[in-house]
Amino acid sequence: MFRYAEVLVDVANRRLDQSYHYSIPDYLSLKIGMRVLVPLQNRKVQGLVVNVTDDLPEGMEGFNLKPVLEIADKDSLVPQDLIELAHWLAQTTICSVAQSLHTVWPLLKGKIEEWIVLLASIEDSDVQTLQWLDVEAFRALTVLNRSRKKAVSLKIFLKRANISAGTLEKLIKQGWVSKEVRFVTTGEDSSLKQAPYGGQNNKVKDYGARTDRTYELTREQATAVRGVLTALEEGSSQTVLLHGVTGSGKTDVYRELIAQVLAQGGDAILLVPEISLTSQVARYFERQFGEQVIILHSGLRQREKMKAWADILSGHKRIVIGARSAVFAPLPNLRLIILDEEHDGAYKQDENPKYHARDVARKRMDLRKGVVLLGSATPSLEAYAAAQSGKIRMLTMLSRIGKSVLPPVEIVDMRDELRQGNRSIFSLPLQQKLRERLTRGEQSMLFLNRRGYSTFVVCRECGYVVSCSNCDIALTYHTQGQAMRCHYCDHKEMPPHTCPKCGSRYIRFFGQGTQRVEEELQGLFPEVPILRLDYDTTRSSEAHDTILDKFRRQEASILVGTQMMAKGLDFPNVTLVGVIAADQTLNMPDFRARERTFQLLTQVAGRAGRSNKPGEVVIQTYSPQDSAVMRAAHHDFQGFFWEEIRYRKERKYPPYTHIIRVLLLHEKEDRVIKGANELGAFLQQGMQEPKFGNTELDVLGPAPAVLSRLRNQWRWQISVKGTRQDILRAFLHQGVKRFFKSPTSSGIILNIEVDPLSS
Ligand SMILES: Nc1ncnc2c1ncn2[C@@H]1O[C@H](COP(=O)(O)OP(=O)(O)OP(=O)(O)O)[C@@H](O)[C@H]1O
Ligand SMILES: [Zn+2]
Ligand SMILES: [Zn+2]
Repeated sequence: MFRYAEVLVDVANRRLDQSYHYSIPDYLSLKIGMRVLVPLQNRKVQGLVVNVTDDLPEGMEGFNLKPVLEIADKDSLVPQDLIELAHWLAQTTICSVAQSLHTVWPLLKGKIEEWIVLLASIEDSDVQTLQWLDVEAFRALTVLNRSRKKAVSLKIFLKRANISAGTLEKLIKQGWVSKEVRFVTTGEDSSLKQAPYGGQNNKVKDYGARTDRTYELTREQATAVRGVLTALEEGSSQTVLLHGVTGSGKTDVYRELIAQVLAQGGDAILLVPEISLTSQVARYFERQFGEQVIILHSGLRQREKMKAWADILSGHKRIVIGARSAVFAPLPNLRLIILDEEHDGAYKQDENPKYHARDVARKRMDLRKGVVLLGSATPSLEAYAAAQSGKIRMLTMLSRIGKSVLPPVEIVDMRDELRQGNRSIFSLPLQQKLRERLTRGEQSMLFLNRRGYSTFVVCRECGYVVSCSNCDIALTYHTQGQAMRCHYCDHKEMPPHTCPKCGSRYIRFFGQGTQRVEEELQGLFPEVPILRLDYDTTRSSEAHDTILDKFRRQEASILVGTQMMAKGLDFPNVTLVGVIAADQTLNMPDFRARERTFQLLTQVAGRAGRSNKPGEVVIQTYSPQDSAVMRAAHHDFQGFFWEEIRYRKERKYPPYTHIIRVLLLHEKEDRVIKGANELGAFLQQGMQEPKFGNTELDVLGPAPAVLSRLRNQWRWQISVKGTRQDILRAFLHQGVKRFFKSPTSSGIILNIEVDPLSS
């Protein structure tokens, strides 16, 4: 029996978010991962046991510790490796351990309550005994007897039975009832709201899927499978990158691998970037693995989650398919975590803890000596660079399945269209190709990026985009103040009246919506059925699948959508893909804009011509010469990679540096600006210190954030760049600490993000 417990208390107050030591009374058999009730500053709070020891840490010997009061679980709730993971997560994402724990183990939300349980069976008790009770006590017992599990919380019991504390004591003493501590999960209320997608359950549904698989793996696929199996057999934790072009059959590589892992007694997680994709993928896997498959994502109700956790822990479910948060699934024999479309930004969580599923997967497999498989047709620069430098293994699949080939891509220069008098959203070549599809009875997809909520300034005649002279990032136009701003360094300029390059007066503030595209398209083809897939049309649960199923059944000829439709979809009758404006992604105020553009264009183009009918792609743009656009049009990932990696090196952007971004929020603009300036000054001063003086650090900003005002709060940001993450973190910690001691900081919310994916 251990003598001391380290307990992470679960309180909202961040200052108390830490672990405390308590003594363990003899009568409690405590284990790591159990929930307990402990005293803290004259309160009883709940917490999780994160460690048990015989000795106290140095400096604490001889302390007179308070004892743990109660245990809420019969056994460890949270496995030890997941507790370790939570600590790691808190440290690397700079957030509280409590917050991390809730992420790793989302069932902790709840409270410990005292409950009253009926011990005797009222039915069996003879009348004599019952008569002996007074009216008050008798009523109380009937209330308990009627409750379904013959138990209610103390609070409710006292209210419903309307009895005095004295009577309750009497009932306990006479052995009718007992008091016990229970953990009650909260969140049931929120379950009444509709979860975004398929939240009503996580069973795999059949939407009339395509015919069953009757094929063998191709040679490329088989080689890839063997490569990953070798990594698994080596028994050391490893990351493997599977670079396979769109339509090369990566899904079947995953399927085969999972079959092998299961056969060896292991469990697997398959992550897809968005919740909306889970049911499609799960459907495919359930055909082979049946009941062993379970879908997990944050949209599930608390009750569904609890059931899922129980099924996973008991070994009934061995394949977890889900979005980002499924990376924490507590599979007992986890051997393999697959991230499909690993380059996708959705793997990074926007809220605290701001983790990237790729990093979590790697850490989990480090702890378990398993394999992380990253799959993509357009790997992230980070992953591909790691593969190039030999840090991780890489497997490639260069050809599409069967006779299908990567579709030819035509780049249409929208400046020419203007010159020819075409002011429509659709270029003449695109209109022509759409018409061809309609006569042939084939389908088309039109893609528009909505991610770029910012407005950039472009010359419609020569395509010139105004960008920051310091940062080489497109300037963003703000209606407020009518100026253009850089979101990295806060360089400010008024938008030009004429193009600085060609003198044209066709200067335009860019930004279009899917709805407008749909309307104009309908005007062009009045009789043609069109579907739209974007945030607005998929807000209701299931709408996403419904739209895609309609399209699959060919009830519409054209699908207009945002990046939602860029990933993973496999429609054999789609032979034309049109990109309305590549510029939207290209000119996002973000150093990753080119990478995003390349990925998106390649992925979108990859939706065309996936079966025996050849496909075609049209990319409309004002920057036809841009290398990201041209490389995507030529399906040239390698060329793009080497060019981009050189650029990142020159400009000192990731993966050559790390960036930590601090977002400052306040309701009043002047307060947030003042705060940002002061934090900026503290950071600048910090750079003078000997300990940081000769390390390569850059403080960028303060500058207004891309979304300079959100939910009634003004947002400013400061970014710090540096080559070593540990130094960067220490540097920032010191600055933030000083900042919080200053009165300027009062009321300001800091939002810190390590290696943000977007600005
Ligand atoms: N060995 C095979 N023989 C015949 N068809 C196959 C084979 N493997 C996969 N397919 C089929 O090829 C199509 C493309 O496969 P899949 O969707 O897995 O590609 P992918 O590499 O994931 O593409 P993307 O990156 O675009 O999502 C699917 O319809 C799949 O059923
Ligand atoms: Zn111009
Ligand atoms: Zn700048």
